[in-house]
Amino acid sequence: MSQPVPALELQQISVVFGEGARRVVALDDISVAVQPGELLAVMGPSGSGKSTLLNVAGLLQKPTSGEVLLAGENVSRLSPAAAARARRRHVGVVFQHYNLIPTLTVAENVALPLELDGSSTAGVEQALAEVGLEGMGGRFPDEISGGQAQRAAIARALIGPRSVILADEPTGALDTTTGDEVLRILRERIDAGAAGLLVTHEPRFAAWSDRTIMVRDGRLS
Ligand SMILES: Nc1ncnc2c1ncn2[C@@H]1O[C@H](COP(=O)(O)OP(=O)(O)OP(=O)(O)O)[C@@H](O)[C@H]1O
Repeated sequence: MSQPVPALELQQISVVFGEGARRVVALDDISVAVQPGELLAVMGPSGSGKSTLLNVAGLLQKPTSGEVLLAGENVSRLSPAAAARARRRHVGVVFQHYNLIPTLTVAENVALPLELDGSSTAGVEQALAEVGLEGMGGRFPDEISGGQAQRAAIARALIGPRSVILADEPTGALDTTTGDEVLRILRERIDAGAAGLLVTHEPRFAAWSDRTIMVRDGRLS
């Protein structure tokens, strides 16, 4: 039987910052694949390379060497504009501090990736309902709680055709109960067919994930 095509595949990724005495090998020959419906937890000490790995997967950082494949397509060598387009089509990113745009309503924030792509925004209400924010689309980010803001960020990350969600400490600014609720929603979206990479310091979130990888000094351990 043929192998399923991973939603996200990193092949032999290395990232080197700086030169000479300032040279830092942030990632050293890391390979990892995430299938649709799979949530992969990325753990490791501070400075081990977790955020760099997420940035490479999200096409926010070009690797020094190695390849990034989205749904089997090599996207490592795209121009910055083409990389931004590929990111908008395939990948959503959720950050610790939500990164909602304060001057836009919740619905406008969620619609933004679609608008940037010139796509219909008809699915926004549905996307908000799926994360338990029905009726809240007209509020501004400073009129909702942290947990609600993170749920809006998840809705924004997965609106449209995108199938890969990258989350960097998404519960870091939330209390335990609200953090669990956000993880539950993330898990639901993964179960619906998305693929996820979750950077976390919280060992208990390994239980929400299908697999955990440990990064140490830029290498998988
Ligand atoms: N833009 C940059 N320029 C130079 N060095 C960098 C840059 N970004 C990251 N680094 C270095 O690369 C290494 C990996 O950093 P990274 O942020 O990926 O670690 P991390 O595991 O996410 O850490 P934390 O858990 O503290 O967020 C660190 O040594 C860091 O100092």
